[in-house]
Amino acid sequence: MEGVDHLADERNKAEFDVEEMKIVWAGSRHAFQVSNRISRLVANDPIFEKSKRAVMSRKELFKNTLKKSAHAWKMINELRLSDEESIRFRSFMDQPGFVDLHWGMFVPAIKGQGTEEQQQKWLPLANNMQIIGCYAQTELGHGSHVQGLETTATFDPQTDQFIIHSPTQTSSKWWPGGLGKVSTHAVVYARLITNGKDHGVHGFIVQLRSLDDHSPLPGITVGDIGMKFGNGAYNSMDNGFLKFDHFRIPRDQMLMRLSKVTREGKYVASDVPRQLVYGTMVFVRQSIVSNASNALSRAVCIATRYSAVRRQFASQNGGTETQVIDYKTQQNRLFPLLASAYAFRFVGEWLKWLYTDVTQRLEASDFATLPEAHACTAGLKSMTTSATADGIEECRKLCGGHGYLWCSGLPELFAVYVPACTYEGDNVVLQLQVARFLMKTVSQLGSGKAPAGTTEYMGRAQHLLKCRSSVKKAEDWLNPGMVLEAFEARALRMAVSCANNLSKFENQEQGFSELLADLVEAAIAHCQLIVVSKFIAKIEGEIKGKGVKNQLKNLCYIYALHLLHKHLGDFLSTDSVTPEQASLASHQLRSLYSQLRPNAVALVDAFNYTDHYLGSVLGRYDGNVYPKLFEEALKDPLNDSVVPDGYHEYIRPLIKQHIRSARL
Ligand SMILES: CCCCCCCC/C=C\CCC/C=C/C(=O)SCCNC(=O)CCNC(=O)[C@H](O)C(C)(C)COP(=O)(O)OP(=O)(O)OC[C@H]1O[C@@H](n2cnc3c(N)ncnc32)[C@H](O)[C@@H]1OP(=O)(O)O
Ligand SMILES: Cc1cc2nc3c(=O)[nH]c(=O)nc-3n(C[C@H](O)[C@H](O)[C@H](O)COP(=O)(O)OP(=O)(O)OC[C@H]3O[C@@H](n4cnc5c(N)ncnc54)[C@H](O)[C@@H]3O)c2cc1C
Repeated sequence: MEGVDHLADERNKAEFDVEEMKIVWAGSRHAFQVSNRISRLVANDPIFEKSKRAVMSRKELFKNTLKKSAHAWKMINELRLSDEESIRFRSFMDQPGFVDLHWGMFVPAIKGQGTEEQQQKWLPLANNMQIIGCYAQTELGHGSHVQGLETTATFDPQTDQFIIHSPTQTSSKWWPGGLGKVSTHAVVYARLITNGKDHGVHGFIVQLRSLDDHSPLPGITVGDIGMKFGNGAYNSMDNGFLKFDHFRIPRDQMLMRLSKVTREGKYVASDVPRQLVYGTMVFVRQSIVSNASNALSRAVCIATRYSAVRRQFASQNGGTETQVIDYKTQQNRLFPLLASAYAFRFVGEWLKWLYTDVTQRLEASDFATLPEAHACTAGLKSMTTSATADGIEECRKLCGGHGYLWCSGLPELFAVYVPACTYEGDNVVLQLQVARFLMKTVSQLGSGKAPAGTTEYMGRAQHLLKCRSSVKKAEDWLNPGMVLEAFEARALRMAVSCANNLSKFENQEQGFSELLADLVEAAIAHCQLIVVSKFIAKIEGEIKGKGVKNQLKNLCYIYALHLLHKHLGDFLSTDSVTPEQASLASHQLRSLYSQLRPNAVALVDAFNYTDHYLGSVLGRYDGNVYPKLFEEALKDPLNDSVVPDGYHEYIRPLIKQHIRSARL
């Protein structure tokens, strides 16, 4: 029934102030107000309609993305939206496109790696979209191994230019978003060669296309790399290929904040770590963690509302059928995902703080916290995107058959989201960076250098290596100190075990290769500890609103205890908990599920998503699922006619043949 709230009973059960929880979720009252206003602005504009994406051809979809991006830019200017509002606007538009890379990587690369003069020249052009840029790093032959890139930038002192060249097929740039059909410029990563010497990979601003007619400049071959996973989905993005044939750019288009090439061709390295050339990736990895909570919360919102609407099997007394959300199996799969969405939100907030802090330190030439910032951004990007991709797929299954329908919103969400496990660094490759950092930290224990930040717990190795958990009853698992100690002991013991095994190898690099799988597991344990500890820090802080803190506590312990359950092998094999304590944790988890159950729908309402942004018939705010499923089905182009195209060519002859042979 139109206008009826089918989820009203669920909403009435809530034991907390949903409006206050919306503010906690958004991060502040101001952030909530911005999100709330901008999401409705986008939702009410027919240009941003998105339900037909799956049935569009690639060309239609791409043109539709251009149209939406142009309209968004017009609105952003007409309404004089701030940077914060513009970012929200693009995010609620919810259609991947070249603008993501322009604002998300091209502009940050110039800001992070360009000199003052370079910023003054290029940023106004980029900020006004008089030029459109992308981030061209990955090549056909190398993505993860950045130092293996083959594109060259050779300085020619006679003309004061760099010659950008793709010497092999594998050196072609391959994957950059926005490159295929739109970008006029790119930040291109290439090996810098001066006086015959290779100085490694550096960034260069390169114009690719004419600003008059958009044709590629002479010496440049560029195009789209073709269809990607899923119909619609990420195919709105023009990921591209790019080949250079001795293409010349002026010397001042090398991004020279970190190192310079003089007019004479002398390479001058500054005293900052060369890894800062990877700074844009660190920035984006940090954003991807916040983004994980958006994607997971969307899926969880859909699965939770639908699980409250959906009924299967009569209860024993033959009354109304059971809401599937009341099955303990459904809760055991769904509620940890709901808790994870909140957990990733809070760790994302903290990571943003860490990133801002390290950026300020770098500006003051303090590089001490750079390795930790790299390890945290890499590890948390990896951990949260893997969990989110798996979580979206689990939400699809939680919605049964209807979850597989495009209009559930889940297939498209999954198809768009899953490459996050690969882009900005393959998730395994990134965890290995964390593992290196951990091995280094363990090797320095006892050297007098106390570990700080997220490895501070390793400084308490003497205690953590031999302590026994003091959990005696199920409620002890609601004690933050006991939960943290179990996670710290597990993470430290796994790292130390890897370090001990490594020390048995004469050649450390060979040992590292042999132990890769164990090292990744140790890195994941460390990252999970970070997320748990940041969630605990959140619930220990000031939180306003009736019942809000209580809900967050439940979510925090569900998050921690479900991880304990999922990785029980780690906890038991490191003696961080006993089998009896693990069983008490499961008992506590069941009790927490029961406490969460009446609040489940309100907890997803707190995400404050519009039906437009959710894009799901199953996750509609009003829960009016069944009539709307019919409406959507009838909109399918196959239902434009009762008898399908092709009937006369392919169906009728078969049937006629059958009738003829039956008569014989
Ligand atoms: C407004 C924002 C919007 C954002 C919205 C988010 C959604 C975005 C949606 C879509 C966007 C998709 C766009 C995708 C773009 C891309 O994919 S761009 C390409 C990304 N490519 C990668 O991530 C490549 C991965 N590889 C690497 O990062 C590295 O090369 C490496 C694997 C880390 C290499 O390691 P290796 O040790 O071999 O390399 P070296 O160069 O020799 O480094 C040695 C030491 O340096 C340390 N290190 C490495 N990286 C960093 C870093 N980034 N910062 C600091 N330090 C670093 C490394 O640990 C070594 O340290 P050690 O000597 O002490 O051991
Ligand atoms: C949708 C999408 C958008 C992208 N956008 C951009 C962009 O805008 N700009 C850009 O420059 N790039 C972009 N990329 C490229 C992306 O950054 C790379 O694909 C990514 O970094 C992974 O590198 P790769 O493809 O070389 O994977 P590979 O490194 O070839 O990985 C293949 C397999 O090998 C494993 N592996 C690799 N090295 C190791 C190791 N040392 N130890 C153990 N296992 C290893 C990996 O775990 C993986 O299982 C994009 C990619 C995608 C999918």
